[in-house]
Amino acid sequence: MNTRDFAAQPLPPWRRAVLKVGSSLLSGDGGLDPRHAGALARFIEHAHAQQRDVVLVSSGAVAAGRHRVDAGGDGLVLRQALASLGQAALVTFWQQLLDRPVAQVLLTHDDLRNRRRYLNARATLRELLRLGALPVINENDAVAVDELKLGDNDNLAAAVASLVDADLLLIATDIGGLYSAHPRDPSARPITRVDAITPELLQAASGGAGTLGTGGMRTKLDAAAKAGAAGIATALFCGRDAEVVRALHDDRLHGTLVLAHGDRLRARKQWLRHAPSSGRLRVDAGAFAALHRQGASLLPGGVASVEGEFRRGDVVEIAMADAAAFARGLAQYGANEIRRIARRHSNEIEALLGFRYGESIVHRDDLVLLDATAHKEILP
Ligand SMILES: Nc1ncnc2c1ncn2[C@@H]1O[C@H](COP(=O)(O)OP(=O)(O)O)[C@@H](O)[C@H]1O
Ligand SMILES: N[C@@H](CCC(=O)OP(=O)(O)O)C(=O)O
Repeated sequence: MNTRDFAAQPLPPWRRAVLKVGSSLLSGDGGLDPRHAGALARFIEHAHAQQRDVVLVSSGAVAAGRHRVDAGGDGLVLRQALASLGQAALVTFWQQLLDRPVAQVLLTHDDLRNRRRYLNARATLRELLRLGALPVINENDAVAVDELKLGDNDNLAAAVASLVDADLLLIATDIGGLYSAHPRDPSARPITRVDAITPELLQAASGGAGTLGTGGMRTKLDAAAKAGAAGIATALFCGRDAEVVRALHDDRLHGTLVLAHGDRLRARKQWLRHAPSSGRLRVDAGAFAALHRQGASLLPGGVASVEGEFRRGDVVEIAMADAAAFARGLAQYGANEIRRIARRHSNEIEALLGFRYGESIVHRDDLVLLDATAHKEILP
């Protein structure tokens, strides 16, 4: 099989991507090997130079750990110990290839399922990007077993892509892309574009991983399906071929493009529109106008009162006094916290609460307007 089996096609337009790099690309005979990672690091730097954000999901901790101790076998606890032994080396490895500061973030499935931790992880990642750092994410293998575990970094990368509002998921692996059958089967043909992930495709991808990888193509397709449902396209390509990686600088993909279902923002806003709400924020006319006219975030100063009991991360309705809701969004603070900071300036939050998650009560990325026209008459 040859990576040039996959004819070039344009990548969809993107501003923020999650790049997932599999173990197979990073490990060599003597531990972590920069042979392929160097080209990927240059791609990341090129993206930064174009004002694009990249979040890296890197496997390789277990492979790196294996070279530090003399341990055979593959039990779960051993893998957890090896991941712990290798994780620091993995982050150092990326730091040596990149100019900008790298930041380690270890996540489990449980962190992403728990509303508050999900929001905290999202805020940290946003802040790291704002600071110009490169987040390097891996599963927190030392604590993640069974139901806590995402299981493979392909799925972790898809979850992170939603978490950071990426518009593209890039999966670098050791093969040119998706084939119509396991690549050892001589009838296997390259598939350059996937519009829908069918049972036949999943079957074709179920033939198992390479020697170092965890999930094979199957978990990459599962991840692409998850990303696609959140409106994020996935590109699978061979990270061993420097020319293939170089082509990405010009937004050309030699590999498999899995299309998204609909638009990322629309998918998210659609969810916000229909998710059950736990309370209501009554806002003043100034906040109403800011949300409508400028697409602003809702700040504490514009909140007049709070109805119901809800926690940070819950969906709330936003309404003017005595009127129906005109917007919905994710609350950055719990109901009781908002009661204490309502009508106050954002820079007083810390003094009033003793902590601060950010200046907004509802961030504009987490906000959907319901029907702008119905409220024209109450604009100030
Ligand atoms: N239909 C298929 N098309 C391409 N690769 C496949 C397919 N089915 C199974 N594979 C296997 O999946 C491997 C890539 O997955 P994996 O080894 O888990 O890599 P990584 O470490 O990058 O996650 C390929 O090397 C190949 O052996
Ligand atoms: N967390 C593990 C990686 C697990 C994993 O999914 O590996 P891979 O299939 O190579 O992406 C590690 O760092 O070794």
